[in-house]
Amino acid sequence: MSSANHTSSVSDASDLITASMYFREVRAFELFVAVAIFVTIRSLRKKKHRGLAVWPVVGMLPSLLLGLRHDMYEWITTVLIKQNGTFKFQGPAFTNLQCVVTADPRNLEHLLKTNFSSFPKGEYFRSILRDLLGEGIFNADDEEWRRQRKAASTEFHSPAFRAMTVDSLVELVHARLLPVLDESYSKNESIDLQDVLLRLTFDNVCMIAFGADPGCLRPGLPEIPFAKAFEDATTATVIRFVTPTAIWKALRFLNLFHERSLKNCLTAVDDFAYKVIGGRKKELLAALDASKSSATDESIIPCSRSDLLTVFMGLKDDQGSAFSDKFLRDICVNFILAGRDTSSVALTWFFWLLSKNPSVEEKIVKEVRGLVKEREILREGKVVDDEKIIFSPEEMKNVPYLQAALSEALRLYPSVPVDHKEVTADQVFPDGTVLKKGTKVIYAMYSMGRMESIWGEDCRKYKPERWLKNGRFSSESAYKFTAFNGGPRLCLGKDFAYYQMKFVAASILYRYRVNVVKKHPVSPKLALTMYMSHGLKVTVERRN
Ligand code: HEM
Repeated sequence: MSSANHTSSVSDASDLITASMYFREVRAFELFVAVAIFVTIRSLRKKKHRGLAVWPVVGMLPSLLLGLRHDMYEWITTVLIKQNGTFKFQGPAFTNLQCVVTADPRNLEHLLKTNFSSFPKGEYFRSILRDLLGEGIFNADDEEWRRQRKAASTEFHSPAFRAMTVDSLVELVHARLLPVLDESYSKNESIDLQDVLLRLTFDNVCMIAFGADPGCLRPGLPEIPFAKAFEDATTATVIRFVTPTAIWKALRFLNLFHERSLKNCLTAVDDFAYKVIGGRKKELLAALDASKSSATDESIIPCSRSDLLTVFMGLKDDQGSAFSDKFLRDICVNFILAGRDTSSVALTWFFWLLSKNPSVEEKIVKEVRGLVKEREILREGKVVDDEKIIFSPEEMKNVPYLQAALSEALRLYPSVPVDHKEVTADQVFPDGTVLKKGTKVIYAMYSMGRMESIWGEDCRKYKPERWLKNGRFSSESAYKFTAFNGGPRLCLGKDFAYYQMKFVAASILYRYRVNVVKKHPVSPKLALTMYMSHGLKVTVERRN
């Protein structure tokens, strides 16, 4: 009995333990279910408020990843439209992905102009780009930026500089671009127009910055080590934006993965830059010696270059000393980054849009032919030889429809699709969004071109006419049409870029019809600049 009792009490005890474990498990399970329901409701409620679900730990990352699977820019646009132009993105707790995204022109004016000094590029972004851009204009804030902006701005508006940019472009288009197109026409082969245009603008901006021509745009389209290193360095730098700071810094220290390739590419970029700087110094010294002895030797011509490198070599820093080689390298590399692919990708989207809108192309060709007719009238009916037609800068000021068609392409496909700032003091945007000190602000130029609230119901339509008033080009507020940025940091190369794009477009369209290869896939690439992911395969056809 006692043993039976004992057995029964042991079994009761074990039943009790099992029961208490069961209840603990059930409680744990219930608790888990309750927490899951709470999180889901919280997420859904936040989704209601912010347009995107906020998950524990990972924040809005799942929605972002879903967006990345398709078209990232369209995803941002959809969210912005739903949120009336601004939303707060909450990334995973352990990353730098917390920011405010806006496409509201009032906010743009606030951050680019009215409160410019409270919205610098900021240390977060500058530290990512420092290895590539150093302290150059693109990566500088405050006094350092102001000094470079002033010097470069004076240079950009000087007649010598303008003449040099015109000469270099004429040479590149007529001696290099048109022959490459002609070869493709004669061989009846397709070419990647984006690649050809990228080569053109890379050579052009190197001539402007370094006074040196890397020769990317040549028959056979060779691979140029400096251009390749520059391209790869930019790509490797972009990876830092999606890598937690501590990780990319550790990888840099250990010289691993993309940080190793970045280091190698930067070595190649620096080698090229310092070689040109060294060569130019020797050239300038020789010119100086020559000018001293020019009284006796008239055959020696003093150096009269007007590229940025030469100009900055002649300037002094705040202490009255010549700029260091590192600083000169930074200036040139920054200008190359600014001008190397912005105009070419804009032209690529422009030619693609023309292929979809033949009536626009017809109007441009008519306008450009009008310029040639005017020449014939001036020459009293004498026909001008097509091969010899080189459009002048004055003629390029007189093509409002072409200017409108290019602006419209930039409105829909801005070369810089998104840009960033960091807030230095607590702020409130005009739309009421509260910004805490240190908040990163992303402004989405791509989305701005697709907001009905800004451009009307036909905002997605390619319609150059929206830029014309009584046949004249009418520009838009820089806070509505933000392709060139606005305020004190408005693109320094804007006028040159328009001239360059008009000249290239007119020179091509006057001579060729550009046909996009059937079924060629077209989509934007996720990068700092709005490239087409697969380039733009075209065939060219000579016009009558
Ligand atoms: C279609 C062509 C172009 C577009 C759409 C464009 C757009 C822009 C944008 C959006 C910025 C602001 C970037 C930022 O601060 O983060 C910028 C700045 C700048 N751009 Fe352009 N750009 C173009 C062509 C050029 C060219 C050809 C050059 C020079 C040869 C150039 C030189 C610069 C410079 C130096 C800055 C820095 C200005 C500063 O920070 O004060 N750009 N550009």
